[in-house]
Amino acid sequence: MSNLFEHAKQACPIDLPQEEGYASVWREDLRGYIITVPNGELFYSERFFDRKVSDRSVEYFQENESLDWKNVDWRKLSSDDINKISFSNLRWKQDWINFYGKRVPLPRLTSWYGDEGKSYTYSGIKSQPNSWNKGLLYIKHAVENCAGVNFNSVLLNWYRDGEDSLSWHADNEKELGENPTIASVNFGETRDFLLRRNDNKSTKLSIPLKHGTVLIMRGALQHFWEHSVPKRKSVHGSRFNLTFRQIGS
Ligand SMILES: O=C(O)CCC(=O)C(=O)O
Ligand SMILES: [Fe+2]
Repeated sequence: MSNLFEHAKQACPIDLPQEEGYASVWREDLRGYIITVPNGELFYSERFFDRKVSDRSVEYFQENESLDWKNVDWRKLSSDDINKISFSNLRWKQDWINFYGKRVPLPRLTSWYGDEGKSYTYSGIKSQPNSWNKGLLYIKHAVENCAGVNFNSVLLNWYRDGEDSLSWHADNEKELGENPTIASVNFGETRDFLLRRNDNKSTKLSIPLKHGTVLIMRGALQHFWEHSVPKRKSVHGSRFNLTFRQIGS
C-alpha cells in the first residue's frame, strides 16, 4: 500500500509567466496539474509512480550479467564495453551521429521498444523496435490510463550523469501524427526539462522531472515549442527517461 503522503497534492513546481495563455489546475483524480501554455498543453504528476515502483525500475533498467549495477561508474565504460554488456531486461546501445563531418557518440544511451512493424527513423537511421517486456508493459498501461490514449512505442534515454544531455528539438516527425500526445516517464536523478517557444526563444519553462514523475505533452505543442535536457554538472547519478509515443502505420 502506498502511503498517504505520496497521494497528497503536490505544489506545482513550474514557474509560469504571469501572462495570458498560461494556467495550471490541479486534478485530484489524476493527481497532477493540467498546465495550459500558449499553443499547447502539459500534464505534470510529480510522484505518479510510487517509491517502490520507481526504485525497482531503476534496478530493472540496469540489471545485467556482467557488472554489479550499484557500483559501476557507467561514464568510465567505452561504447564497445557498453555494447558487450548483456543487460537482463533492456537492450541499451550507444549510437553515433555525424556532427559537422565528425563521428561523435550521442551524449546518452538509448533503447527503442514497440509493436512489431512500427519502425522509427531517428537521427537518420531507420530502426526496428525491440519487443515489449513485462516491466515496460506495466509502465505503459499505467500511463495509458492517465493519458487516455494508447501508445505503440517507447524511446528510452539513459542519462548516465549530468554530462549527458539532449539538445533542443521538437518531437515533430511525420510518423507521430499532427498533434501527438507524448508521455514522459522519469526515474532516478532529477533533471530539468526545458521548453522554449520557437518564436521567442527567451520564454523558457523549466520543469524538474523527478524519480516517478510523469509529464504529458499534447495539443499543438510540438509545432510551437522545442524542448531539451541541458547538462547539469552537479548531477552524478543516472536518470532514465521513457517517452511513450503513438506511431502511425
Ligand atoms: O529526457 C527527456 O526528458 C526528454 C526526452 C525527449 O525529449 C525525447 O526522447 O525526444
Ligand atoms: Fe523529445
